Amino acid sequence: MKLNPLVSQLALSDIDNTPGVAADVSHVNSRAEVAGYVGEEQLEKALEGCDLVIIPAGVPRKPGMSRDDLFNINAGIVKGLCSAIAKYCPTALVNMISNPVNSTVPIAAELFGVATLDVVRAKNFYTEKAKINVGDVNVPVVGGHAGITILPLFSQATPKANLSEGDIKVLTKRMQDGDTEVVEAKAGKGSATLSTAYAGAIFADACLKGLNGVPHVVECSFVQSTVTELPFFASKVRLRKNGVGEVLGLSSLSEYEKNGLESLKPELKASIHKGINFANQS
Ligand SMILES: NC(=O)C1=CN([C@@H]2O[C@H](COP(=O)(O)OP(=O)(O)OC[C@H]3O[C@@H](n4cnc5c(N)ncnc54)[C@H](O)[C@@H]3O)[C@@H](O)[C@H]2O)C=CC1
Ligand SMILES: O=C([O-])CC(=O)C(=O)O
Repeated sequence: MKLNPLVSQLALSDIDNTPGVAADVSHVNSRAEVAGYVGEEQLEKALEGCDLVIIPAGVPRKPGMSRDDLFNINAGIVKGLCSAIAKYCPTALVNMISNPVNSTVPIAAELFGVATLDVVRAKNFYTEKAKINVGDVNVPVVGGHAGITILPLFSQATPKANLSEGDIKVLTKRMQDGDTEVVEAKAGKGSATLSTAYAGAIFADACLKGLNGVPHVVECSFVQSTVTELPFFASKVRLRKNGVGEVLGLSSLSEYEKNGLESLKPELKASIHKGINFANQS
């Protein structure tokens, strides 16, 4: 199995210095050949024979920017890399980290948008509030990966905690703004890196398990979808040997979540079409 992330050196060096995360990464690395991206002429060598490609290439946000502001630069980078993947390892699974995920995934369609960081944040905020052990917690996060398109389904969180409607509204807002909290705290030095690397490793590991035939591997991801009327949507996805085995539905939503779902659709639709239009016109 060859895993060949086009990895940002920053993310990797951050991980190496963080004992809590190092375990996850060495787990991935033990089955992986990791190559930094060094230029167009190296792509063939880097990609040939890959089963899984992780794309974190591109610019991150600075304070005052939205993820969508990254589109003009990152869309071209992502499109070039996806064309190379189609050429050199057309059957590889592709994990798209580069933002805006809501638009970069639709550029090439059959990708996994990595929205695991939203799940990591939801688990942490829920754990803090409910005072339970994070290891046991699961919270599905659906929709997309930007602002109000991020919809945590706290009504489906396990184990169940007795959170008030007020608590859930506060946690949901914190989830939707968690990214900007980090961008502002880093004051011009980029966006979340450590937690992204952690989330990226969790998702890559799940893909590898799926590729290796491990049953019942389920993670949330932003993928091509028929769960709603939108052509792309983040929801639980069952990972199998060929990638997406099954895109799972939303189950029952609370009234608050139903409203959140309807509110996110116009923004998500516009982001998706931005990616599709870019792919079609250039
Ligand atoms: N999906 C998610 O949950 C998250 C996504 N991100 C996104 O990940 C991306 C990377 O963020 P950071 O690692 O913090 O940025 P960074 O600036 O630290 O690293 C970006 C890397 O991309 C490489 N790169 C730049 N242009 C390239 C090109 N044309 N081809 C190939 N590689 C190229 C650079 O050499 C650098 O190694 C950003 O778009 C950011 O918004 C960041 C956090 C979370
Ligand atoms: O917000 C950003 O620019 C980076 C990101 O995707 C996140 O932290 O969830």
